[in-house]
Amino acid sequence: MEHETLAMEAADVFYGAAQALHGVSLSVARGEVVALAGRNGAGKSTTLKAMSGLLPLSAGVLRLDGKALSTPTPEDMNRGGIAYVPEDRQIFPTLTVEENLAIAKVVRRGGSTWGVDDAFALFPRLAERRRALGQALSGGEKQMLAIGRAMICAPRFLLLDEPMEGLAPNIVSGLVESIRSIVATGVGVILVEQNFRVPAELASRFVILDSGRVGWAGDKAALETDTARVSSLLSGTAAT
Ligand SMILES: Nc1ncnc2c1ncn2[C@@H]1O[C@H](COP(=O)(O)OP(=O)(O)OP(=O)(O)O)[C@@H](O)[C@H]1O
Repeated sequence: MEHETLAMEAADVFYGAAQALHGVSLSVARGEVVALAGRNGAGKSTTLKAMSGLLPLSAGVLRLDGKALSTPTPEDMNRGGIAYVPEDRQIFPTLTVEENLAIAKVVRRGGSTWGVDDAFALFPRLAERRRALGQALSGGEKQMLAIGRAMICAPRFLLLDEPMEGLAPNIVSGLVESIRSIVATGVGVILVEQNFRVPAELASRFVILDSGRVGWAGDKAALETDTARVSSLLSGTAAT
């Protein structure tokens, strides 16, 4: 699975005339967790949206398993095994937990055997809440539902935008364990958070965006030795 990768190379991304990403490169292999951090507005969400086909690249290229994709759509990326869990989680408020999960079966990749019960096995709390409406869920339950729903699409790569944001510490540790078990099945994860506090438990590679550019990148050993540079790039984020 090592040759199975999702990569963005030297990407420029614009919103109208405003350039949000300047030559950003980022890649993830199956079974690997890459943490992406940076201050508010650094370009983290833009990077995930570009990697899931939701925003076009003005320059640079997306590659799946080494192969360049020209103007990929979100549907192409879904078919290629990329699942994106946005920061707002996009839970349908007036559908039940079970219905929110069942909807994902519509866009499930061919050959996937993942179903609603697998999402319940990954997150037993969701099984207890199966008849609750989306709008009645706690923040942690919504995040479990968003990840469980993404897993039904049988992703090879899971892009998570600030999944731990606003969650209580005991919920965060439960999510860390769930993400660990997802990764153990061979899924590659890009984990966006404002800092590396929680991602350090999961990731083996770390990237910091600074005003739309890669400001720093390194492995765990580099993260531990390059503390001054890392904390200056992350200063101003919550609880660095
Ligand atoms: N829809 C949009 N239209 C115009 N500019 C945008 C839009 N979305 C983001 N931007 C701008 O692009 C830049 C990168 O934003 P992005 O949301 O990717 O940052 P981020 O690192 O995810 O921040 P946060 O931690 O606040 O989620 C910012 O300058 C932001 O103002």
